[in-house]
Amino acid sequence: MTTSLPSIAIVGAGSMGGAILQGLLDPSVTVTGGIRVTNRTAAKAAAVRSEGVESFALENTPDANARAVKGAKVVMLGVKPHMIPDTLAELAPFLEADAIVVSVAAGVTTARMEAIVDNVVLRAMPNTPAIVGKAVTGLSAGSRATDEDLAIGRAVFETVGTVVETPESQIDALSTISGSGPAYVFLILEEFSRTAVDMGFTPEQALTLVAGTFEGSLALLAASDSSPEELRKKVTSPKGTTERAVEQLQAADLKSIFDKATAAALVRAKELAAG
Ligand SMILES: NC(=O)C1=CN([C@@H]2O[C@H](COP(=O)(O)OP(=O)(O)OC[C@H]3O[C@@H](n4cnc5c(N)ncnc54)[C@H](OP(=O)(O)O)[C@@H]3O)[C@@H](O)[C@H]2O)C=CC1
Ligand SMILES: O=C(O)[C@@H]1CCC=N1
Repeated sequence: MTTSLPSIAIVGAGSMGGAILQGLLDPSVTVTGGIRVTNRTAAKAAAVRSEGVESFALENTPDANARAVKGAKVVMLGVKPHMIPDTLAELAPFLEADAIVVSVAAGVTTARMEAIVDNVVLRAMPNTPAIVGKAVTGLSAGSRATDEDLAIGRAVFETVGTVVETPESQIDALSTISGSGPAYVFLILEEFSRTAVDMGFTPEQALTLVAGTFEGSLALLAASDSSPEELRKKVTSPKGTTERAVEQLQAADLKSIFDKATAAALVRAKELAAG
């Protein structure tokens, strides 16, 4: 499948903005009018410069952000949440009237951004598997966005994976699941691997066992019509070994641990929204 996108500027092409940039550079994607990206430091700008990407650093091009957004139909904000209001205010005089502003920042609401610019604003919450084209991205429309604007936003994020459209009232919640989620997964991999090492496996063997088990289980889930619960039960032979292990895991009340973790992330999103 090929994707055609209009000109794009990424203001703040760090971990997340840089991952989306990788998606835009896929041979199946054509960006008419070019891609311009900015960062603060020259080192970061150099790291994301490639054929078809004009990459500016504020360090040596003070008007980099203004130059990047001129002529851009999509302006993605990839800076830290606390920087969004000032960055947007700085960009406001240079944005094209029909530019769609898409923020990936945690917490910062479209209402807050719409108070700074007259443009259409969208909010997106991708995750780092974008780097390998396997992101899950939440996407929400601001009050001025049409279905066509949302479709453009969707097309941008589909270059790096799957898009889930959601009302903005749900996007902070989505962030606590899939935005932060890769960190939870890696933490589980870390701790489970430490257990394998304590049982005598080398760190390399431990990671092969643990990561391979995750990968295989997810592939099995994708290939089957069964739910995670049904697949778990197929591993858990009555009176067998797994049953004993799962009893221990259930005693730790994993659900309540995930409830607490996501609730804490949600509180932080509200703090970021308040500025
Ligand atoms: N990391 C993640 O998993 C996710 C992050 N997000 C959101 O993405 C945003 C960025 O996070 P992340 O990518 O992790 O952070 P990074 O620090 O990796 O990226 C931020 C980038 O912004 C650049 N920058 C700083 N100031 C300016 C400026 N004034 N103009 C242009 N560029 C600037 C930085 O450049 P330099 O390094 O040269 O200073 C840096 O490359 C956040 O708002 C976060 O909420 C959303 C989903 C997931
Ligand atoms: O931790 C953060 O604030 C960002 C948003 C979701 C993932 N990383």
